[in-house]
Amino acid sequence: MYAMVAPPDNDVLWARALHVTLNGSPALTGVSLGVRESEILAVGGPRGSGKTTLLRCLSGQLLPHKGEVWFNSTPVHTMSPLVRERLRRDRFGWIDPKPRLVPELNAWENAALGLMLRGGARRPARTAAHEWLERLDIGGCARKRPHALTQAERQRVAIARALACTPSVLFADEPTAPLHRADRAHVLRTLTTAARSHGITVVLATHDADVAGLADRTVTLLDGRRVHTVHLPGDDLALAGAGGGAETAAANGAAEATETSGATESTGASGSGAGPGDPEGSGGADGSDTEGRAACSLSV
Ligand SMILES: Nc1ncnc2c1ncn2[C@@H]1O[C@H](COP(=O)(O)OP(=O)(O)OP(=O)(O)O)[C@@H](O)[C@H]1O
Repeated sequence: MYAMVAPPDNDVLWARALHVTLNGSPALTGVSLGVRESEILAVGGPRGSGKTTLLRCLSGQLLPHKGEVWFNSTPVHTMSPLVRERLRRDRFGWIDPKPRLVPELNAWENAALGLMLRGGARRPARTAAHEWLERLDIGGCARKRPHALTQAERQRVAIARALACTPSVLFADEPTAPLHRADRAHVLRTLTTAARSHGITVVLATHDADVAGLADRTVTLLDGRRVHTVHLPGDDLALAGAGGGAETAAANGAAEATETSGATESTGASGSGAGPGDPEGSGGADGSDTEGRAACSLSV
């Protein structure tokens, strides 16, 4: 057992040694991670590797069985359910792989829902909803109900709803899954451009290398652990092998020095996970990062 140590100041989200078991099977086994303010972080990995579970833990939807999650230096894992709900409502946004809209409400009402749930007035919420629908190229659908929209249009409404709230952190779980390939790039560019211009931090689960290419950084999961990645042009994210050695890039600075814009990231608990005050060393928890620099030097 270790004492709680507050995370580094420049991390808006910080998780240490997350362990989650679902129906008796391990879904996350010692994942540590830091997400910086206004960063777009892609979480890659094959199906079933733990991406959704990690996003659910980071967003306070799911409490880890072991480990810590901090938002802006406040522990989320020890919050009461009510406080966590408020945090999710007021500061976080969420986009599912499949759009979940209220069937009785039209597109703009759905897009305005988050703002109104936060207590916003109807008129400004409607204006913001219309603006976001326009930006996502579905302004003409504003008065249609979900049943009259295509799946791609519904997903754009769900994205508009998430962005309209300008959350501190937007969690997007395979947000372009229901879209055609050509549509994906456009929607993602809109999403990432909007996030950058509004200073929204984005944590984006994906197994699509094109999607990851729009991010500032990618971390990759395999079987509930973080692994080294190599990014080859035209390839999906290639796994360069699970980390298994001792942590060497323990300090934040050391880990950050290995990263380049848009490149895949070194692994393990590094990121911001093993600050100087971390008695366990997040890498120790998941037995990871040994070759941050090597991993990055393999990136192109
Ligand atoms: N509700 C659940 N009950 C039992 N096991 C679950 C549940 N949800 C996820 N799992 C298991 O936990 C592991 C991680 O799943 P998770 O959905 O987080 O992975 P993922 O990387 O998001 O996959 P995908 O790309 O398919 O969404 C998998 O082995 C999965 O089968």
